[in-house]
Amino acid sequence: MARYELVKRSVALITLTNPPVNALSSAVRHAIAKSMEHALNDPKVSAVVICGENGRFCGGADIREFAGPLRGPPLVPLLDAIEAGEKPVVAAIEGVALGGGFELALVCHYRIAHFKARLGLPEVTLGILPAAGGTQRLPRLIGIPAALELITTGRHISAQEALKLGIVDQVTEQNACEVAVEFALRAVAKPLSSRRVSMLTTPCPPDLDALLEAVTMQVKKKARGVMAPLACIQAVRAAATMPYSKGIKRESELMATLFNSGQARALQYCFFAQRTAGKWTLPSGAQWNNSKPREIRSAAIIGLGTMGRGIVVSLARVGISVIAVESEKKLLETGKQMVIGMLERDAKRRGVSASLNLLKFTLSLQDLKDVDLVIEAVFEDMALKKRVFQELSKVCRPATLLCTNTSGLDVDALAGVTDRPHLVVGMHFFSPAHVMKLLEVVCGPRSSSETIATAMSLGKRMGKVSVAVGNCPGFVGNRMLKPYLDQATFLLEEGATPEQIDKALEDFGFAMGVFRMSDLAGLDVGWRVRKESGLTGPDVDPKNPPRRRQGRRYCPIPDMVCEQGRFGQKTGRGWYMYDKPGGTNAKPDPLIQNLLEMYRSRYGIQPRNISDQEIIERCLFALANEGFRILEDGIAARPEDIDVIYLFGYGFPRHGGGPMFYSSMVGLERVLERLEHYHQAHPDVPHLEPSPLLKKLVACGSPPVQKWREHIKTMHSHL
Ligand SMILES: CCCCCCCCCCCCC[C@H](O)CC(=O)SCCNC(=O)CCNC(=O)[C@H](O)C(C)(C)COP(=O)(O)OP(=O)(O)OC[C@H]1O[C@@H](n2cnc3c(N)ncnc32)[C@H](O)[C@@H]1OP(=O)(O)O
Repeated sequence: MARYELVKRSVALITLTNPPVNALSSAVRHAIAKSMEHALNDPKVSAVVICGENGRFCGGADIREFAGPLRGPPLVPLLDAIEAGEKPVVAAIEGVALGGGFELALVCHYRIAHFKARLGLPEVTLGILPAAGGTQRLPRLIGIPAALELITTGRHISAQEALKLGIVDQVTEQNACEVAVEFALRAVAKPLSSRRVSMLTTPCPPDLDALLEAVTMQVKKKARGVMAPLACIQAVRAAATMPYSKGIKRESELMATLFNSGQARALQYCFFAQRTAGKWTLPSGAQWNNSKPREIRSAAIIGLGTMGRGIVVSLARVGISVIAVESEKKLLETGKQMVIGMLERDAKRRGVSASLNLLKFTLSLQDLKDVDLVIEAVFEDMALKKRVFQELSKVCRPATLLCTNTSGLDVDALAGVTDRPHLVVGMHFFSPAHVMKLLEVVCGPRSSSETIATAMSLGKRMGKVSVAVGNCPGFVGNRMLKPYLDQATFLLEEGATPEQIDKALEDFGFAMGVFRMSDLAGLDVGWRVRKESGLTGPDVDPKNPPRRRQGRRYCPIPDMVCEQGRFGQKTGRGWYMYDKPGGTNAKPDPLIQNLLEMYRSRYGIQPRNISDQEIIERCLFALANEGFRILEDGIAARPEDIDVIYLFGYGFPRHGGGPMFYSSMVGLERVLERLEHYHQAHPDVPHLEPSPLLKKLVACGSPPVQKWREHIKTMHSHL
């Protein structure tokens, strides 16, 4: 777990050896303690260098250990002892120095960083704080404002920025370990007291209270209801106002309030869920580590609407040649100008040159004959998409992969019109596609494992969090959205307002409430889907009871809103009113209030006071209930996949973990009981009827999320 060597006759080289990131597990801490003791006691040793194997200094504490009882030498006394030692210790930082890894570097008397290294204290993103002295040493080293920013955001910085801030002493393009050894030899005769960061006085700005107050406001606004950044601010205040010995106690008290919190558990779950999601697996046995993706050098995008443009940008900025196709000259020209503008802005922001030479714009599908992969992003209309796929089948070389960006249509029906159903897969991007991190890779029953592996790997290359899902209407994300949206509109009928429902969801932590989100996405999209599925429009049988369709409760209010030409932000009116078409400042609209009142009086509905608790329970438990059905149906392989989709695609708060983790945190028994309660009150809403899997899990004693898979194994999979 740590290798000890004597180099250059007098330098003890301690190499952390815990792949893949040299996390500070109990065994590593133990090995460091032993090695340091040896080095400090060996008269041959005049200096020490600490580095990490495989070009990675250290990724911090072993997060997996947080779930169990704490064992092994505690980090704080171990680090304090390194700093207090009488021989100079130099950190040789290659790769990463994060969290506890950065804190380890801070107790070394000198820090040498490789020019590609990244440093940071990302604990806040895991719902905790840097509790191995990080909140006390960093402010002493670089001052309160810079330390506050790094600790409350968890941002990683480059070696160059670390040098500017005074965190590292030297940045090198050579082997950092070798440079550190030479550095250590030169440091032998120098006094160490000024190099012990905990002994420094924190440079304190005169307006400390105002600064802390401003950062607190900022954090509260940005991360509503999230505890860790606020605790970080308090810990940094201690660094400014207390000696190290007291500050470190305060840091530890604050850590204790966070360590076992639901938020910390949720955020740490998210860290691992995100990594689990990439490890797709099919019932056939094909999976991420035994299926080789194809290399994609060239791609084509069909359709230069909002989605198509975002996809072109996502591909071009990772070096893939893209041919963009439109059906009309005017649309092509508009799309081209937009794409170029987007790429130029993106390149400027990243300080690179825009890869415009990779782009080609055309009106002819014939130009696609040699590309490796096509992504169709035309209008959401099955007949149109089928025509495109038939055409692609004729035009593209037999090995070209054909992908669809449909947000819910049958991928297998599209595969069926091609000459290569095994090379067809869904790549469901989220709007705006060059910004949103989520990609649902929709596996049809005939998609080959190589096709899926290629789509997943292309997603990763574009910087997306890719999740493999099965083929059913709406896939995972949009299928779950239906019961969630239904509950929101039923609550409107019963007496709530859009702003009340949105506030409850935003207070819960959603980036946007359901009505604000719908206004942003465009209300006409759902209206068209409802018309196509016979739920609304002139073809609906007038004998139908108005609030019942297809044998279940139906709320026609969204249709009434659309009938008034209110399609959301783009028309300046939707569930809210906006200053202008395209405006983003949502204000409650008295016309919607009137519409709701008239509607309720027309149907004799007595509005009632609805609590935030009811809003959250009905919306979120209906959402999760559909998630359980999705697991039963084998549309998602694991609850983690569903959660990742909701975290990255639908603004579910990370500190809630995602709908499935949230249910387990609330308690499956409680979720079951509340769903039963609401279903009894609304028997005509099948989405509120608890799913068999939920009942089964409760009957099995509500196992943790990571174990649910064991209870789903025998069920049929669509993946
Ligand atoms: C009342 C009770 C009171 C209790 C008080 C308790 C006090 C406890 C004392 C605590 C002392 C605090 C110490 C410290 O302040 C806390 C920390 O250090 S928390 C950890 C901070 N570090 C991070 O957040 C870094 C996380 N990792 C990353 O960001 C990335 O992994 C990376 C390092 C940038 C590398 O990225 P990639 O190359 O892309 O690789 P992956 O991300 O895919 O990771 C590969 C593999 O490694 C696993 N892994 C990564 N980091 C860790 C880690 N820190 N611990 C455990 N495992 C880690 C990752 O999951 C992958 O594994 P796989 O999924 O492939 O199995």
